[in-house]
Amino acid sequence: MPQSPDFSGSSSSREGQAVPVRDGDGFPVLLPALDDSGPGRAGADGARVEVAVPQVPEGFRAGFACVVGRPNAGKSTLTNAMVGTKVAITSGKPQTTRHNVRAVVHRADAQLVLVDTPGFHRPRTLLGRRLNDLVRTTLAEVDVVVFCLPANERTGPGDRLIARELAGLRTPVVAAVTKADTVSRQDLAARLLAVDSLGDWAEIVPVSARRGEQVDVLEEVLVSYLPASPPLYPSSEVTDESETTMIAELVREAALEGVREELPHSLAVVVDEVIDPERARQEDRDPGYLKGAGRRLQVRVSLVVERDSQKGIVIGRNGARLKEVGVKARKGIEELLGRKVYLDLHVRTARDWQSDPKALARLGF
Ligand SMILES: Nc1nc2c(ncn2[C@@H]2O[C@H](COP(=O)(O)OP(=O)(O)OP(=O)(O)O)[C@@H](O)[C@H]2O)c(=O)[nH]1
Repeated sequence: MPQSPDFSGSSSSREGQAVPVRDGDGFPVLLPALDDSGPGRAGADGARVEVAVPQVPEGFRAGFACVVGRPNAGKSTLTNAMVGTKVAITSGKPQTTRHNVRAVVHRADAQLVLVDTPGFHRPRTLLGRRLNDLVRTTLAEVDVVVFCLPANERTGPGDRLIARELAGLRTPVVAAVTKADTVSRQDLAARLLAVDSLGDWAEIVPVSARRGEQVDVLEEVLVSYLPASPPLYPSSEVTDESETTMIAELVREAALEGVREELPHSLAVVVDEVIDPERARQEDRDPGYLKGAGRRLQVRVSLVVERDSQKGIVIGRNGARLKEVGVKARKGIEELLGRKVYLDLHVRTARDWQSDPKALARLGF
């Protein structure tokens, strides 16, 4: 990989690469939390919606990566730069069975799922030790780890603590020397050597997320450590955040009409994805999966209630209420976006989501 022929000096061997936790079929255990194929699933027209299996290009890779590094190391900026406009997840963050998914990088040949982890800390309490155990578990389960070290700062105790932890992993670790734009070439070379001596990295890639330099190279390196696998998430697009919020509000309003008393605060609405089939076709991507949507914008929305009994209220007899909600909300959304929309509503239960911090985070609260 020609990311930094002058300086990298590290091996790109994949030996010792950890085998991530997979299910019986060898795929990462994955639970798209906002998918429900139960009785609450209906298209806006009340019809059951079939999911078409997308064609997977040969050689496609998909898997998980985790970005670590001490505070201020440039993790968020780097994540955002990699994801760029390719981010597919806004409010309705899906979840693997174990980890919070922060973002998904969609490429024609791969899908890189970036998962969140709390940072390592010097453990002072039992909680601190348990948190560190949690981080270790996450790092052992992903396919590749990205360790961010800023180019403009010396290696500090925080970096050494993380490096020691990473040394015990079988997962390949790619060291990203971040903020490369802040130093001269000479200083960058010195910093790369220092980082090289800090541990046994699979590769070292200098990168400037701010200038977008070498971000594609880093991405390429990370993808090379992912296993052959079909995509883990449908490719999709995001509308602008405020539009997504307005779509959710329109659906929520329609869903609460007439049943406000019964469902005062127990209804959360999440826009899972918005797919423009025309644009997807132009960009040679999977043009969505909703049969019957034609050229319409596909908007997939989850209505989340706290108890199964509330599901019935939202769906109504034979899905009649949900159909009304769909028709009404769709009209509003079409007005808002100025185009025809295929609205796909799902109703699901997230027990006591109001008092579960994780559920709240997933629902964007
Ligand atoms: N010049 C320059 N600055 C950068 C670059 N990447 C990040 N920064 C800056 O470095 C600071 C920290 O970046 P973050 O991405 O927030 O770092 P982080 O590791 O996510 O920080 P925590 O959330 O504290 O863990 C911010 O002020 C960024 O603007 C870069 O490539 N070049």
